[in-house]
Amino acid sequence: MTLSIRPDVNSAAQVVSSLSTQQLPTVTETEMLQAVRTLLIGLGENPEREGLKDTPKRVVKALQFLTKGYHESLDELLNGAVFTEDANEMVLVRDIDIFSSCEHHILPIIGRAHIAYIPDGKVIGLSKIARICEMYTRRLQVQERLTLQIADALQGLLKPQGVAVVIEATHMCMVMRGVQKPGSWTVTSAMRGVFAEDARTRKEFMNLVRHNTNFHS
Ligand SMILES: Nc1nc2c(ncn2[C@@H]2O[C@H](COP(=O)(O)OP(=O)(O)OP(=O)(O)O)[C@@H](O)[C@H]2O)c(=O)[nH]1
Ligand SMILES: [Zn+2]
Repeated sequence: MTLSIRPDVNSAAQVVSSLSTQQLPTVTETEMLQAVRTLLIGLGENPEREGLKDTPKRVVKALQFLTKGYHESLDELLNGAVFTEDANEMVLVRDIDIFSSCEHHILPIIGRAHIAYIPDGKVIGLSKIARICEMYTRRLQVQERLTLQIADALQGLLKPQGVAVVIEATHMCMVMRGVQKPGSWTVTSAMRGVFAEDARTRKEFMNLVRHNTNFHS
């Protein structure tokens, strides 16, 4: 598809942002490689030198891996692992390592997620909680949206009594560049059902996840 310049927009970026995801042009692997090559030249590098010759290929492959969540679906990753169970106490999977990429700079967001739910007749395979987390982290994200998406996915799949998600993460765009604050951690939470309504349940969850936020602890 060729992008046509319309009178109401004045940049290619605006043209693209005015299209829905379905309408976006298809980009070939060769075009992606070329884009990285152009970037290298723009940065003052020689893409032909030995160390950089395969870099466009490596960068494209790495970025495809880091955004593979776009091609995954809840249905597939779940593989039917939702079970009927007469359980109604909190299930918490804490300290799930997360590696996402911020959508503003495509730089890493590194941290941990703590995910809890209180079942209402249905439980989910524990590994699937981490897999849901993985699917949404492997996309270009803002931490707030990532947190909400995980909570909403679990809420939708299990219709539990409640879901709680806390993510604590450090953003490389705030560490390696920009404001350069290596010690900063961003904490986001999403509470659904009883976790939103009942302060005692929320407190119990928070007590269970409270720990030293040092990533290397
Ligand atoms: N709310 C939110 N902001 C984020 C996240 N990741 C990165 N950001 C912020 O996105 C903002 C983008 O701001 P801009 O001023 O457009 O970009 P910038 O000039 O690179 O900003 P600086 O990082 O301040 O240098 C920055 O404040 C980032 O810290 C995130 O997960 N959530
Ligand atoms: Zn960023």
